Amino acid sequence: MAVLGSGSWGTTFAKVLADAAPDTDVMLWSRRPEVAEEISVHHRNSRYLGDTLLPGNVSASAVIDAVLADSDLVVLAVPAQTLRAQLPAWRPLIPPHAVVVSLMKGLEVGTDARMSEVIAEELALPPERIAVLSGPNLAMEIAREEPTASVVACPDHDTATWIAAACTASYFRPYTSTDVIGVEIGGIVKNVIALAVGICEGRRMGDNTKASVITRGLAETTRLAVALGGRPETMAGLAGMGDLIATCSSALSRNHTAGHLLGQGLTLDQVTVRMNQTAEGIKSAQAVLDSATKLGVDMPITASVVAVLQGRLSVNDLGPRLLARNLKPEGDHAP
Ligand SMILES: NC(=O)c1ccc[n+]([C@@H]2O[C@H](COP(=O)([O-])OP(=O)(O)OC[C@H]3O[C@@H](n4cnc5c(N)ncnc54)[C@H](O)[C@@H]3O)[C@@H](O)[C@H]2O)c1
Ligand SMILES: O=P(O)(O)OC[C@H](O)CO
Repeated sequence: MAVLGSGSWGTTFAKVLADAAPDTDVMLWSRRPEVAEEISVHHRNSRYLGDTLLPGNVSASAVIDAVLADSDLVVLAVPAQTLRAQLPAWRPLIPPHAVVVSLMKGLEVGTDARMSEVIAEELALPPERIAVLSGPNLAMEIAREEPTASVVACPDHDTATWIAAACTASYFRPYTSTDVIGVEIGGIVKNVIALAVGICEGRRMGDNTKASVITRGLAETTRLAVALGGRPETMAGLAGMGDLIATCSSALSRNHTAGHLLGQGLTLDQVTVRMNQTAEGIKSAQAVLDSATKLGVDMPITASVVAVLQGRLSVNDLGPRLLARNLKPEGDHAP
């Protein structure tokens, strides 16, 4: 099994795969040789996972050919905006039978493409060989082996079931789904909503505000997912509501943290300097809004976050702007 990207989630997921199948070799690809060396020699990735000890069947290399050779499962865990540029070099090295799984929670800026779509376009794989995994999956908690559930989605149910079996560990329980669109959109938009919640907390607003933004955030996420062809029930599950709750509640979330810093008055440049890990919502917010605009879907929280990120809206005006909108029935599911 190959995991490309040895940041916090790629490394943690390699541990999950290795714990699920102790007799199987799991190889990580690292951009930086020193990270690969630390993983292979010391069984640690200290920059991302502190003193977490990785299983003995996890190793790493900065040489992509060695990592992809003979792999049955190829897991992708690099920042979403960097994926497309890397796939052409990987394409000829991916074994013809291998299944590719995306762990990424971003939408491509400029194309509004989901990561499974980028993979299909650049690797020319059929849908039954592309899957996504998403859910309330804060890497550090999983690295500490705290019980966690997730969702593996693939149009082919048998493939989803095979991947789920491959990543079932004593502390990690994947469910299966065929709703790739819903599972991906849940993971992408919750990052934008977590930015909004973080901003409110940074402005010292309390739990009523937080619950209101989370709940209405789920409503606008569901509108977009359904307009794109996803299923509303997916949004009520782990990849929708579950991930939204985890990300909007946790101090471990990079998106939540970035929002908090913006709410405290830091500029986006200052926040970017402080973040040493990927907060996908910062870039994906614009792509989410572009996608919604094309489909005629109203996403007021996302639009407000984009306005804050672009410096067109002050964090003080975000709440008043959302509350000044026209009144409507709560269950109004019109786009
Ligand atoms: N960390 C989590 O808790 C978590 C959980 C679920 C999903 N995700 C998603 O997984 C994806 C990866 O996130 P992460 O948390 O592992 O990020 P990270 O910031 O911890 O690590 C990113 C990794 O990608 C590498 N990288 C950065 N720029 C690159 C480039 N241009 N080319 C190649 N590699 C590059 C980095 O060196 C690093 O190894 C994101 O889409 C994120 O939303 C993260
Ligand atoms: O740290 P974040 O904000 O990227 O969130 C991590 C995971 O996606 C939570 O499920």
